[in-house]
Amino acid sequence: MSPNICIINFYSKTGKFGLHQDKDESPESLRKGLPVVSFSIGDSAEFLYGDHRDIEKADKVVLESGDVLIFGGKARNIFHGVDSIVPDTAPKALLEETYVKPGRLNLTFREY
Ligand SMILES: O=C(O)CCC(=O)C(=O)O
Ligand SMILES: [Fe+2]
Repeated sequence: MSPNICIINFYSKTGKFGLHQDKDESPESLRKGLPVVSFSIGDSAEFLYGDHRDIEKADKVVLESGDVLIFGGKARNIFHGVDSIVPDTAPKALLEETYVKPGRLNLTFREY
């Protein structure tokens, strides 16, 4: 794939993102299952994912700073979202050596 979009989300310690599917890319990109490549920086996040828009049925994984999550192919249409941010879990060096604000940054690369 050749990513030509980067969406950047910033989450404060109370940030959330409801369950959704990423469907704004072109029909061809979606049909091919070209992946969303997601980088997490800063505080950890409780990330939900599943086959339904139902928080009760969703699985949860903690995404830590430096984690890269890729969802493509059959997984491209999963419902996903951020349930909560785990405050004060960012690596100390990140806060001390960069100007990044406390919280979480998520960068997703996609091909339109
Ligand atoms: O912050 C995340 O890990 C998910 C972001 C997301 O789902 C999106 O930008 O569409
Ligand atoms: Fe998304």
